[in-house]
Amino acid sequence: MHAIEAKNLVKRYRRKSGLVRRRVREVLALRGVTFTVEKGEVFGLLGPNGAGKTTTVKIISTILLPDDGEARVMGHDVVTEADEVRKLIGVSLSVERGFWYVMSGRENLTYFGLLRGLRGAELQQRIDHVLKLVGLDRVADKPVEEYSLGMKAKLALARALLHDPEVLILDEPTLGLDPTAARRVRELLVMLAKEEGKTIFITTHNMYEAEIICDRVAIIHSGRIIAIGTPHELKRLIIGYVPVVVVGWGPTEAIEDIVKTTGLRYTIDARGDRVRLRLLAPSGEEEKLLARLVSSLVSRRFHVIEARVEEPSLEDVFIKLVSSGS
Ligand SMILES: Nc1ncnc2c1ncn2[C@@H]1O[C@H](COP(=O)(O)OP(=O)(O)OP(=O)(O)O)[C@@H](O)[C@H]1O
Repeated sequence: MHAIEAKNLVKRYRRKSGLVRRRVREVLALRGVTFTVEKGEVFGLLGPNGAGKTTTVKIISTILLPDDGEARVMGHDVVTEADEVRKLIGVSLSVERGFWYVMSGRENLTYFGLLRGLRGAELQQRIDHVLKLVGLDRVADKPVEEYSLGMKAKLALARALLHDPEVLILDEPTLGLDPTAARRVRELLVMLAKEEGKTIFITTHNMYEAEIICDRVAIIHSGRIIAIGTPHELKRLIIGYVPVVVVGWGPTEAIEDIVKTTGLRYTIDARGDRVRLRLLAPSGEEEKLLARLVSSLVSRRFHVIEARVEEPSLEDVFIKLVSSGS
């Protein structure tokens, strides 16, 4: 039996628009999503904004009904056996929402524990255990409004763990955290899987995160799973290619014009006034290509700040599978 099994999940949203003439537009958020997660595994659903990650999480957490397909947690159907599924899962959809800010971490956990049906000594024991597990025992009596985002992320994990669920389902568990807090949360997740035997399903748009903590990763794009495997297996999809990166500022069109002539796969991200190009060069040609790119870009008044050859990562798998170029 799989810990989680999703088969051909389809989900449509209806979106209303127009003030005078009301129109209803349909968004196909999931177009037949299929995957399995094994017991004790850290499994990552990786994809860009709007790919369908949260929708998938909500369906397997029994929060949202699928329009088609089916999903099971520990063999129980998320639609027809939702109560059973809820006993088996600990869910966190946001690292900071849903807490009572004037109450302490401990009081919040007491409140959520009571809602879960835990009582008395058993509840106190569970609270002490999860606070220690996530490393919040020393600040447990401080009001949550005094917690950093990293501490709230740990409290969200503690809340999800209260009833000792077999499966943890976490939507973007490190979103917005600084690198140190994010690292601490990632270490916690790996510890929960390896030492406590939990099955952990996370969504992330952070390729680095998926690569370092997940046993297996599914890449989702426009509501479809486009690749699935261990990070190592996925990286085999880009054997023969080496990523080169150019960062700078100047007209994005200049980069686009030049890069298109190479016929290679690439992505261009513009953040603030900085532009970052990542391009998959055939191995052996990366240095020559990088030198050629830099000189063409400089001649088009693009100011190059950094240019380097990098180690292949899951980002390159993503570029290979969904980006422009050939
Ligand atoms: N309640 C809703 N009503 C209408 N459309 C929605 C709703 N929720 C999500 N969508 C749309 O469904 C698609 C998938 O959204 P979803 O939130 O599952 O993606 P995501 O991968 O979690 O993205 P993000 O990282 O931005 O949260 C997107 O096009 C989104 O705009």
